[in-house]
Amino acid sequence: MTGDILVFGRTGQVAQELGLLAPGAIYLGRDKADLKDPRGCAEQILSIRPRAVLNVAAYTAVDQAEAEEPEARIINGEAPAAMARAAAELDIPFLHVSTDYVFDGTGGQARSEMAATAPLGAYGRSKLMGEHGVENAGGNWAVLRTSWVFSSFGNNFVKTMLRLGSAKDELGIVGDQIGGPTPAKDIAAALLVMAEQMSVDPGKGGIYHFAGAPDASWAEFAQEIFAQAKLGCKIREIATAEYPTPAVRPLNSRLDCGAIAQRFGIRRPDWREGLAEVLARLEQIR
Ligand SMILES: NC(=O)C1=CN([C@@H]2O[C@H](COP(=O)(O)OP(=O)(O)OC[C@H]3O[C@@H](n4cnc5c(N)ncnc54)[C@H](OP(=O)(O)O)[C@@H]3O)[C@@H](O)[C@H]2O)C=CC1
Ligand SMILES: Cc1cn([C@H]2C[C@H](O)[C@@H](COP(=O)(O)OP(=O)(O)O[C@H]3O[C@@H](C)C(=O)[C@@H](O)[C@H]3O)O2)c(=O)[nH]c1=O
Ligand SMILES: [Mg+2]
Repeated sequence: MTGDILVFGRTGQVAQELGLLAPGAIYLGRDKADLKDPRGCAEQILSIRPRAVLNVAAYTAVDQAEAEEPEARIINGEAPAAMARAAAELDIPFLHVSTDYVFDGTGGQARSEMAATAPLGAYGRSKLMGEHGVENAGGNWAVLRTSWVFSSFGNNFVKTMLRLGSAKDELGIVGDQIGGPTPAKDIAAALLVMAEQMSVDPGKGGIYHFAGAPDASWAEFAQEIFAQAKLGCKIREIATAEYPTPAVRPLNSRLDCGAIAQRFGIRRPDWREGLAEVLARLEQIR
């Protein structure tokens, strides 16, 4: 795609991966576009008049959201809705990122984009509000639902495991929550491909699922992190009930990623390869 892409987010995991893949895009951090001010975000779009808008900024502190739901709803709900309306006004593609936490995680099958949503916590509710706001804005929009994002940037499960795994001999990790760990780099790449195709064919938008493969439990994810990082820390597989947290998390986060493969030719990446890349990068900067 020629011309400027406008990205909301500069410091997050996906934003920083976008920065590496699309260094020519315009990145607005909190200083230039605070999502607590949805109208200000919309005004940025209307004054910059980019070719496409990607929103990868969000309130992502799952447990903290339980105590700050009103703030999470403005950032994850109202801001993307206002951005989507501005993009619709300019008739440009608007791409937004959402989460497996919009589902309640019952059952054992992978969910399609049409499956009923029923978030278990404040973060998931705020992200679902954002999905509805984007959809209701009309125009040329897409929502990419992903899960369990990791990278060498920011905070994520991989970095938590590296920190705890080198300090402890044993860790209890939940084995009954299953999902697709997803490298932030692959999300960034998917968004760029989608934006390009959507600007040529505006009929391609909608909600799409995208996660790394194979599906795994957090305990299996941790096992692979320790194996690749050569950490001797032992993993004790525990049940969700043994690891109480303020926010309830879905047990079954499996996402059926067939539609994005069919429509955009974007396939589930093997997260174990993405993990190797992330560990190599972290090794370099250490
Ligand atoms: N992380 C995950 O596991 C998953 C994430 N997602 C979704 O993917 C998207 C990208 O997530 P990820 O890259 O991991 O996010 P991060 O948690 O790494 O980063 C969040 C980003 O949002 C910014 N932000 C937060 N509040 C505001 C605000 N009020 N105004 C402006 N910017 C703000 C942060 O800025 P600052 O540095 O200034 O705080 C930061 O750049 C989000 O929509 C998220 O909901 C979906 C599934 C899983
Ligand atoms: C640190 C730790 C976590 N856990 C569990 C808690 C939880 O169920 C799981 C993952 O913990 P985290 O806090 O990293 O996960 P969490 O922040 O809930 O991750 C989620 O973030 C949001 C933004 C999303 O959109 C989701 O897709 C998902 O990635 O691991 C253990 O069992 N043992 C431990 O020592
Ligand atoms: Mg977290």
